[in-house]
Amino acid sequence: MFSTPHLDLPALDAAGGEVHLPGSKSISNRVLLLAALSAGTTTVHDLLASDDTRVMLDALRQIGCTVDEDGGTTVRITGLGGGAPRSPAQLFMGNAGTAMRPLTAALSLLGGEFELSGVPRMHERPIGDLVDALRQLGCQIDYLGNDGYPPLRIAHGQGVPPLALAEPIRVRGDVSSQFLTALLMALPLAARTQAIEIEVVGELISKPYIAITLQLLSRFGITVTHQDWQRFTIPAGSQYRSPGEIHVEADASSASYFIALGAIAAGHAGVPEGIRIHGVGLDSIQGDIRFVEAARAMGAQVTGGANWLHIRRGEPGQGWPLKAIALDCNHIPDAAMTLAVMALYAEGTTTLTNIASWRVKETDRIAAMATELRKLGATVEEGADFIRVTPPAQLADWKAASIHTYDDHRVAMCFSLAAFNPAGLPVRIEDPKCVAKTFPDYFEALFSVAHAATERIPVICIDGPTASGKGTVAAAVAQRLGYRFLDSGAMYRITALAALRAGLAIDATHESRIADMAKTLPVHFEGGRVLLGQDDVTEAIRTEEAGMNASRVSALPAVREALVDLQHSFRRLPGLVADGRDMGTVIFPGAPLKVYLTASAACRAERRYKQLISKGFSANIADLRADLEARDARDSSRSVAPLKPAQDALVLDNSDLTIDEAVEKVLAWWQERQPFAAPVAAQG
Ligand SMILES: Nc1ncnc2c1ncn2[C@@H]1O[C@H](COP(=O)(O)OP(=O)(O)OP(=O)(O)O)[C@@H](O)[C@H]1O
Ligand SMILES: Nc1ccn([C@@H]2O[C@H](COP(=O)(O)O)[C@@H](O)[C@H]2O)c(=O)n1
Repeated sequence: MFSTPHLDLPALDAAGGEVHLPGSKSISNRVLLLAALSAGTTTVHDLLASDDTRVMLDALRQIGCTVDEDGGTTVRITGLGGGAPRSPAQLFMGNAGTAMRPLTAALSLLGGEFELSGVPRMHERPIGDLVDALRQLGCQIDYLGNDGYPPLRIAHGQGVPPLALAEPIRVRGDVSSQFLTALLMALPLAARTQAIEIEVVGELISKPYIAITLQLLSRFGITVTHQDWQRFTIPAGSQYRSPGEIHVEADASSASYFIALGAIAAGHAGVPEGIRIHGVGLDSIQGDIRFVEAARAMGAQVTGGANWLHIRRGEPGQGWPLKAIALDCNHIPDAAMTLAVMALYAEGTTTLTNIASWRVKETDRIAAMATELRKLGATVEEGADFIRVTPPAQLADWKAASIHTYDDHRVAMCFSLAAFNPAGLPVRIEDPKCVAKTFPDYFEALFSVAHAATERIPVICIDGPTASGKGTVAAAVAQRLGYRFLDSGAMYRITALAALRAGLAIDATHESRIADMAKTLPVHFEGGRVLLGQDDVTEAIRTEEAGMNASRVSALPAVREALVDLQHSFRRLPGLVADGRDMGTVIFPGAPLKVYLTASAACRAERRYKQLISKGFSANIADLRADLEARDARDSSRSVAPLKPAQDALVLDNSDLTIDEAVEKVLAWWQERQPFAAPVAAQG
């Protein structure tokens, strides 16, 4: 997951390949609660690992369920099975509506004292209609903040009060379908001896989510019938029964980003045509699978099976550019946000209606989408329950935008698609970690299939003499930007080590054999460790002797040539920070930022001394200084790629700077080169 303050996406121009999507959030949290209400143990496979499922799992543990996690996507829940939950308990629900609403209803019918709260935005998301329905039944629920909103307290410390079940329980269905889902999952607990009726007041929105609820209830032994989605009957004798094992489908809403990607991105040589999605397909029980119909209407070519989809962009004039649509999106409220971004690639104006529920989601999504689409240059009209998007009229009208994401995972994910803009502009996604709510590795998945022209993938080069702090500063800059990191010196250190282990002296007579070896080095970088074949050489290549050997091997022109492709292969999305001696002069001469990092020899010798001592090596400052000056002299005087600042490099003498100051300086130089305004503090 990218936990950087922002993630800059270079202009993307093509895509192709396969993605495996994480489990559906809606199904995951429903299954967890149903397993918790059942007797026995349920093994849940392919569970979504995200913020929203985390709060649900934590809450279930707190109320007394046994939750065994395998560290992957399988979780075993041993449910309460009619027993009383552990109480009192204070439950934190984050911003997970799929946890807050159903748990409020279920805990009300289980008995006990509970306080349920969440993040500030959760306290702005309505729950009054559900609480009204539960109070109608006789439940004692108090608001702890504003009436109608969390946080709230369920005050059933003396047990569940007698419930008024004779009359149908009335609940509004036109604000959020989660209220009805919550009642449907909780009321079987009270339907042992009598049937219970629920009557929906107002037009039920998001019926597909109710369909998921009914499907999952039936997997746990409860068959709910309904009349025209307005009146629901939970039969007498209802009792939750664990299915033993259950698999969670991949998330159809998450699929929408990759369906859209397939619809807007051209193919490119060397990768399979189109995007293939695994884990969810045309037989999905999730309503958002109908996003496929909308994407097809806009021009996407979609084929699929039970649990897979394949999407291709239409031919020019036949699906590409996309066609503008007018669509009632009541059936796909979450995935419809993706349509608003697809509209940027359509001819004409796209109108999405019946989306009032967007206003009470993670953020006011209609306002958020309108604001951010306008930043890109689109013309947007918004109303209480609709949005109308007209793309920028011509190339010059597109703008490089820094997208504010409002702590809303879907805003972040759907706006990543704006990086395919025809103007070739980068897009900044602020607070990219908000995708953790449903798809923590979304950007990794995107980068695994998206393509950018090599020259568009940014590279920051940090060259300089020995022990100037290049590696330290480069690694920190890479981390702050979410970029990859190339320690090119390690390549020479490994080559020298491999040569010596093969019995080859490091000199011109062995140049071509060492170069051949360098071309096929079995080197792997794994979580900070460096492996040469099966051998962990992380420590072995870090000694002063290894540095000196690297300096010798690096003076051999054929060896340098042999390592070029390997170094170039690090230039991958979303960007690269490379440290070495010739990053800016030879390997990435077109890099948009080149820094020559230096410090006085005395200062560098002292730093290296402290570095070695802290690792338990014995060292002597005078010897170290002599060695590093000898190394610098050899590196600067060799015939090929000598150490020197690139002509367009910015020189930074960090003798009197802290590491943080040096990092900030490089980041400031980088920011100056970006088309986005400097980041501002996050807003609501
Ligand atoms: N202001 C500073 N900037 C960077 N590094 C510093 C600074 N102050 C102290 N150091 C320390 O200097 C030591 C050498 O840094 P580093 O290994 O990053 O240098 P390098 O230039 O990559 O060296 P080499 O050329 O051997 O790869 C590290 O222990 C680092 O923490
Ligand atoms: N781009 C580079 C990087 C390194 N070298 C040589 O390798 C030696 C070790 O490098 P460290 O950065 O790990 O200390 C270095 O002294 C150089 O001789 C290089 O030539 N080009």
